[in-house]
Amino acid sequence: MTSSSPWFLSIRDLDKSYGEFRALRSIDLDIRRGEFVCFLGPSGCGKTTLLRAIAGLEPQDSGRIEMEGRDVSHAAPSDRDFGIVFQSYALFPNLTVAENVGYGLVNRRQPARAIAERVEELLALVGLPDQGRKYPVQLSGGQQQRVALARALATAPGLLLLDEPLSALDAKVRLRLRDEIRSLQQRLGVTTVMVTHDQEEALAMADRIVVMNNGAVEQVGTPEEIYRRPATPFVADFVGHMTFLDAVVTGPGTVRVDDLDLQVANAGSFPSGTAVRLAMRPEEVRTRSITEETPNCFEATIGDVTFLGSFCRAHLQPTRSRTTRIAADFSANAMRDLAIAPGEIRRIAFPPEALHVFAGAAR
Ligand SMILES: Nc1ncnc2c1ncn2[C@@H]1O[C@H](COP(=O)(O)OP(=O)(O)OP(=O)(O)O)[C@@H](O)[C@H]1O
Repeated sequence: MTSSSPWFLSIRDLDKSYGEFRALRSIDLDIRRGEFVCFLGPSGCGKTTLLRAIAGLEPQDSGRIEMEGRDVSHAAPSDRDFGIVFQSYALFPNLTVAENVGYGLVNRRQPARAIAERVEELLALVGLPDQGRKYPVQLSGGQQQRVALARALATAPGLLLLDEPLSALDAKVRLRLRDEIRSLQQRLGVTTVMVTHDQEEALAMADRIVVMNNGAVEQVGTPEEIYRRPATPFVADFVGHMTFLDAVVTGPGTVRVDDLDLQVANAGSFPSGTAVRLAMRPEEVRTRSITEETPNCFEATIGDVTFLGSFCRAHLQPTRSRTTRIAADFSANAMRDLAIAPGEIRRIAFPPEALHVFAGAAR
C-alpha cells in the first residue's frame, strides 16, 4: 500500500483470545483518511478490544495492522500516530486543565511558549477558552471530556480513537457533545474511530458503522445502509426495531406467513418451500392511501398501544392470522386521524420493498 491509498488504516485477519475465549475473530477492515467510523455492538462483542489493538494497548495474537501504509502490527503505542479519549475522563487530577492538555507536548520537549499557545488554541477549539488554570475537579463531566478531547488532539495525531467518550454523561450533555465532536472532526478532517453501544449515537455521528457481534464483524456500511439493508438478522435486530416472522417461500418473490400470502421485493434466491425469517420495521407498516390494488394489504386488529413521546407503537394482529403480531409506529397525527385505539380494526399494508428475508426459521 502506498501513501496515496485512500485507506488510513487497514486491518487484516486480526485475532485475539483471552485464554479459551476468542475476543476478536478474523477481523478485516479498511478505514478511509478523514472518515468517522463507529464500532457498534452489544456489551462484550469486542469493540474495545479492537480499538485497543489498533492503539497497540492490547496486542493482537495474529493479524496485521497498517497505518498510512506502515506496518504497525508490533509497534509500541508511542510509535503509532493516535490520540485517545476514554469513557472515564482519565485526566490527571493533580494537573491543571492546561497541564493536562499540554502533557503530550511537554513530553515532546517543545518550548514552553509554543506549548502555551497550542494549549490555548486547543481549549478554544473544544469550547473552553480561559479555563486552563482550573483543575479537573472544578469542571463538569462534559467539560472534562472536552479537556480529554483537547489532550488527545494536542499532537495533531492522524488518528483519533474514542472509547465510549459520551456514555458517562447525562442525556442532554451527551447530545450536545456528540454534535460538537462530529463538527470538530469534520473541521479537522482527522480520521476517527469511536466505540459505542448506542445505535442512535452511531447512526447520527458515523460516516460508516462497523456492527460487531461475538468478536466478529457482522456488517460494515453507511448508517443508511445498516438501517435500510441489514445484512443479517443480528444487525436488523440490533439497529432499530424489527418484527421477525416465520415464513415459507412459496415462489419467486412470494412468501407465506401463517395464512397471509405476501409479495417481497428482495426475496433472495431461496427455493420454494424454504423456511425463512421475514423482518419489517414498525415505521414501514402502511396505514394510509390503501386500495384493493395495494399489495400485501389486509385487515388487522389493534392490540396494545404504547406511548413513546413523538410516536406510538401499536401491536397489530391480522384478522386472518391466529398467531402473527406486528409492531407498527404511528405519529401523533396518524393516531388522531385514523383513530388508532386497542380493539379497532384497520386496513394495513406491508410494502413489498420494506420486507427483509433472512435464511432460517425465526427464534
Ligand atoms: N483482559 C481481559 N481478560 C479476559 N477477558 C477479557 C479481557 N478484556 C476483555 N475481555 C473479554 O473480551 C470480550 C470483549 O471485551 P470488550 O471490552 O472488547 O467488549 P466491548 O464490546 O467493548 O464491550 P463493552 O461495551 O461492555 O465494553 C468480553 O467478553 C470481555 O469479558
